[in-house]
Amino acid sequence: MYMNKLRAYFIYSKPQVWWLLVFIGLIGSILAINSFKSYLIILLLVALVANMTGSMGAEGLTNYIDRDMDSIMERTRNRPLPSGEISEKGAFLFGIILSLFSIFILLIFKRYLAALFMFLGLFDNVFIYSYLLKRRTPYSIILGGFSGAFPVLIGWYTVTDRFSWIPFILFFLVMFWIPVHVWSLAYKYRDDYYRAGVPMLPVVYSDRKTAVSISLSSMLLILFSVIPYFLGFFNYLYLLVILILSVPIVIYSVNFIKKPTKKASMRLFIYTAPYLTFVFFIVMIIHIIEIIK
Ligand code: HEM
Ligand SMILES: CC(C)=CCC/C(C)=C/CC/C(C)=C/COP(=O)(O)OP(=O)(O)O
Repeated sequence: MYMNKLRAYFIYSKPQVWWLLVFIGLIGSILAINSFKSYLIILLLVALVANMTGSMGAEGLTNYIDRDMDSIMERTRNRPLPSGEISEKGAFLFGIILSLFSIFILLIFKRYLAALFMFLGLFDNVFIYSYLLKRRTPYSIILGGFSGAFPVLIGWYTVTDRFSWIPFILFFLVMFWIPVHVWSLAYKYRDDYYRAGVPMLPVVYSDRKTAVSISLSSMLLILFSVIPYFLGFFNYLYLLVILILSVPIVIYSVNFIKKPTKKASMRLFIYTAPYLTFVFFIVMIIHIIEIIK
C-alpha cells in the first residue's frame, strides 16, 4: 500500500519529463567545472538534487493547478491526481514541499544566485505559465518557457560564481527549442486542448498557420543552435553535430508544412527531446576534451 502511494507520487512528478530538465542542469554544472576538486563534485550533486526536486515540485504544483483540465483531456485524465490515486491536498503538499526544498538546499550551501534562479524558474512555471497564461493565450509557452531553461543556469551557478556567456547561450537555446517541442505535440492533441478550454496555438490557428509557426520555430531553433559556433563559443565538432541533428528537424518540418497531420507533428515532437539531449551531450564532450587536453 505504502509503496503504491510512493509510486503514484513519483509518476505524478512526470519523470518522463523532468529527466531531461535534470540532464541539462547536470550539463550546466559540468561545463562550469574545469578541475576535479572534491568540493566541486559535492556542489554538482547539490545542483542535481536541487534541479530534480525543483522540477518535481514544479510539476507537482502545475499538475495541481491543471487538475480540472487534466481530468478532461484524454492525454492526462489517467494521471494520479485526476484518477484519484492521490488526494488534492497530498498533490499540493508534494509540490510545495519539493519546490521549497529545492530552494532551501541551495541556500544551505550558500548558492544564493542559483537559489534566485530556482525561485524565478518555479515562479515562471507555476504562476506565469500554468496559473496565469496557459488558459489565456497561445503564447503562454513563450513567457512560460523561461522556466524550462533555468535548470542550466542553476546547474552552472551552483558550482561556480564565475560569469560566462555559455550557460546563457544554452538557456536561450532551450527557449528556442520549446515552441517546436510544445506546438508539435499540441497539434496532435488540439481537440483535447479545445475541449479543456486551453488556447494552445494549434487550437486557435488554422493548420496552415500552425504549420508555418512550427516550421519557423524550427528554423529559428537551428539558426540559434549554430550561432554559438560563429560567435566562437563552440568548435567545428559542435557545428558538424548540430548540422547533422538539424536534418531531421528540417525534414519533419517540411513534411508537416506539405501535409499537416497528427502523424507528421508527432514525428517532429518525438525528435525534440533527443535533439536537445544530443546538443547538450556534444557540448559536454567538447568541454571534457578541452579540460583533458
Ligand atoms: C513551457 C514549456 C513546456 C511545455 C508546455 C511542455 C509540454 C510538454 C507536454 C505537454 C509533454 C507531453 C507530456 C505527456 O503527455 O506525458 C511534454 C513532454 C516532454 N517534455 Fe516538455 N514542455 C515544456 C518544456 C520542456 C523542457 C524545457 C524540457 C526539458 C528541457 C521538456 C522535456 C520534455 C520531455 C523529455 C518530454 C517527454 C518527451 C517524450 O515523451 O518523447 N519539456 N512536454
Ligand atoms: C527551475 C526549475 C527546476 C524549473 C523546472 C520547470 C519545469 C518543470 C519545466 C517543464 C515545463 C513543462 C514540461 C511543462 C509541462 O507543461 P504542461 O503542464 O502544459 O504539460 P501537461 O499538459 O502534460 O501537464
